[in-house]
Amino acid sequence: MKSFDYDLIVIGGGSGGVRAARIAGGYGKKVALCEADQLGGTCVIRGCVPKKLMVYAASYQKMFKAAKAFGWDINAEFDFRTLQNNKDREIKRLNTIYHGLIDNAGVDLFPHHASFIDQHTIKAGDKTFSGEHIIIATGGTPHMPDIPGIEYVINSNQALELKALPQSMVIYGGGYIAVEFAGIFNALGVAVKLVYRGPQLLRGFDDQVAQFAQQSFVDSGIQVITQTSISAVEKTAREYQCITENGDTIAADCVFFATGRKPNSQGLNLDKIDVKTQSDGRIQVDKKQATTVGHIYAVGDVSNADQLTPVAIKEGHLLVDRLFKGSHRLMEYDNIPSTVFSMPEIGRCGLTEAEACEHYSQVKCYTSEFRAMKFAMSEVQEKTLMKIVVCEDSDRVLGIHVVGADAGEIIQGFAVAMKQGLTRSQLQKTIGIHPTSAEELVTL
Ligand SMILES: Cc1cc2nc3c(=O)[nH]c(=O)nc-3n(C[C@H](O)[C@H](O)[C@H](O)COP(=O)(O)OP(=O)(O)OC[C@H]3O[C@@H](n4cnc5c(N)ncnc54)[C@H](O)[C@@H]3O)c2cc1C
Ligand SMILES: NC(=O)c1ccc[n+]([C@@H]2O[C@H](COP(=O)([O-])OP(=O)(O)OC[C@H]3O[C@@H](n4cnc5c(N)ncnc54)[C@H](O)[C@@H]3O)[C@@H](O)[C@H]2O)c1
Repeated sequence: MKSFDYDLIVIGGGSGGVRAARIAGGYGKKVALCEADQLGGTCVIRGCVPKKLMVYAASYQKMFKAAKAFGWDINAEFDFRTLQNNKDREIKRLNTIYHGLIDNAGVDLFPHHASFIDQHTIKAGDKTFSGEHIIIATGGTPHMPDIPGIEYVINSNQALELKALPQSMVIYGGGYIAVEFAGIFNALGVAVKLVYRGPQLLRGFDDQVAQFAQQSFVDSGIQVITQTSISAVEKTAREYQCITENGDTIAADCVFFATGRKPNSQGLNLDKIDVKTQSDGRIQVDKKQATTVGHIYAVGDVSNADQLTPVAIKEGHLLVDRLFKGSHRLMEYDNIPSTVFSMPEIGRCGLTEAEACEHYSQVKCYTSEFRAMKFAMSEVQEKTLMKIVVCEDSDRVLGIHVVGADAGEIIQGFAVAMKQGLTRSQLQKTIGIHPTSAEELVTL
């Protein structure tokens, strides 16, 4: 039998790659992990974690505003540098923890860009080594449209590393990153213009939810400009000017494009080893995460439509369990919950109303709009929306959607129930916790 230097080589030390490498190492396997940048990947270094720290920073603005009605007289000053310094320190701390996890699992770390020499051999820096199994977990990077002046535009990586807050910012895009950062910068005092090419932000979300959220963003002070495409960016002595398709200009001190992400499938020599990619660059995998070459696998954003950290982690973990522990469990993609950490947050699990109507004949929706008690006495006008999508025939809850404070925390618990086949009558049998916002979901 052919022998290899490693039982498993993992390319990419982000959410999926680190989980796969350290679990395989923990099973006593000989594992190599190649990481071109910093261990932790997008989520820890330039994604979920620094973003959420900024969301927390920004959320104080609303709380200070609401505090007045509760008797607090606060003269709050915000120092962006303190936030950025503390955030960077926290990311460094997490990066060190990731190194510890890898060391403790006995994984050999190669801190270099890796590429395939052949179907079993990897080159990382000046080292070449072979593996019986290889996992590609190289994630993705921001996609920037090829338009004149794109060199003046920042992406999410740079938005997280700003040294000072601009006075005004154009954010282009209508997805997760665009609305999250619009909320952050707006609350921190930047005049935000959120520009989107389509008619309605948050395409793919429930229509009612997306409309409600968009109105909330407008109410919070964000200028939302829809049906507008930016075709060029120009620099003047004082600012940047976004030129729209109609020839109008939208000016700001900073222009930030959040126009999606592209998979890191380039530069790996995949075409030379017969690993196939789709037209959008994503690596083609089957339900066992296998690529078109049986012993080479791909997990996470490089192969996935659901670009979420817990999805990458679960895919990596289940794959290693199948490879080295005799497990047969496959990744399940139904009822994956997610939350947009905009202001207010948007939590979702399951189907939108439109998706439900496509698949079921008897769909009924139960909704409630109210002002959370937290803000009731204050000048904060933010409203909450709760929506349940139900199949009338079976009584099954097909979707739950929440727009409002703590939507992510609320949806996580309901996602457990939805995974178990939650019905509306089970919701109705459940006693609420009063006074909370979440109790609305069991009284609708
Ligand atoms: C701004 C932002 C906010 C986000 N917020 C959330 C959130 O709140 N919740 C959530 O669930 N998801 C969020 N995401 C998405 C989440 O970060 C990704 O889904 C997740 O990180 C994907 O993990 P991964 O392992 O596939 O790839 P990554 O975490 O991207 O890791 C890939 C790693 O591979 C390395 N690499 C690439 N090519 C090579 C090579 N050839 N050789 C060696 N190393 C290589 C890269 O340097 C990187 O470290 C966010 C993303 C962004 C950009
Ligand atoms: N809270 C979270 O869980 C979270 C947060 C951030 C990102 N993410 C993940 O990362 C992924 C990437 O985030 P994103 O916001 O960059 O992508 P996205 O797909 O959510 O949104 C991209 C936006 O850019 C627009 N767009 C794409 N190409 C364009 C072009 N050429 N010109 C103009 N507009 C264009 C799209 O219409 C869309 O509105 C998300 O889909 C999500 O899976 C998750």
